[in-house]
Amino acid sequence: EKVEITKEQEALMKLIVEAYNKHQIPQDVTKQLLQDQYSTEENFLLLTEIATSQVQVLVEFTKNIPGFLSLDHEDQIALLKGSAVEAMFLRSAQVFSRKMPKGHTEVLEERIRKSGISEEFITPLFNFYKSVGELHMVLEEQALLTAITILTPDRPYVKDQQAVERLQEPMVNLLKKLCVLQHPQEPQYFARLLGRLTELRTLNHYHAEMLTSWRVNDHKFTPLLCEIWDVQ
Ligand SMILES: CC(C)c1onc(-c2c(Cl)cccc2Cl)c1COc1ccc(-c2ccc3[nH]c(C(=O)O)cc3c2)cc1
Repeated sequence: EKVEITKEQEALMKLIVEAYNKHQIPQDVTKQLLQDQYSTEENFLLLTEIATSQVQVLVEFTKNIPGFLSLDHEDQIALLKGSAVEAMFLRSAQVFSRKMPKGHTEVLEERIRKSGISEEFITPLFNFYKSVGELHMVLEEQALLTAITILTPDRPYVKDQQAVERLQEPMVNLLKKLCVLQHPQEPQYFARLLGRLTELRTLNHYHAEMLTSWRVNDHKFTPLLCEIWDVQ
């Protein structure tokens, strides 16, 4: 039967995309990617600055997700802490697939490869970027997938999981419809998108190891990253 986006789904879509577009990392931060120092130290410091800016952007985006601010406050924090790394993997992956400003993609790759991350994490990291790139997600799909990732009910320490499910479910239903409408020739496209969310979970594990290896080499993070990642 014909797939139809309802008026209220249209309104939800508009809110999520507006929030996603409104909250971008400031140009003066990402432009630093093009500066010429490429030492491991310089790369780590720059990525730390971008990640810190990305967390701030993420918090603002999350606050604009309909219903999020009416969740239990401790659950709001638990959702943000539990999804920050995955949301940043998604966002940085979109840089690689959406061909950001001229040259940013290449230098971002270069800086990530040479920032003190051990080889064993570089491979799964760039495999993920490649698999996201191959999906050629449209902006609406990227925004919805990020909101769905944030609204994952079974994050650690979430008390009222049902309340989170009630917010996530309409987003998942909307994304499913969008996929059918945007990729009619590919019925399994929606399943492939959700498959990325599973891959994201495994990257959480790798990231925890990355943080430990950076710390043993005495790499400093910003207070915001320490708080959201429970380090130092
Ligand atoms: C603290 C730092 C070193 C860090 O630790 N883990 C990661 C880390 C790593 Cl490598 C990989 C994945 C996730 C994390 Cl969370 C990082 C660096 O994290 C980010 C790197 C880049 C971006 C990002 C997001 C949007 C962007 N737009 C543009 C643009 O040019 O417009 C550039 C850009 C960069 C976000 C997080």
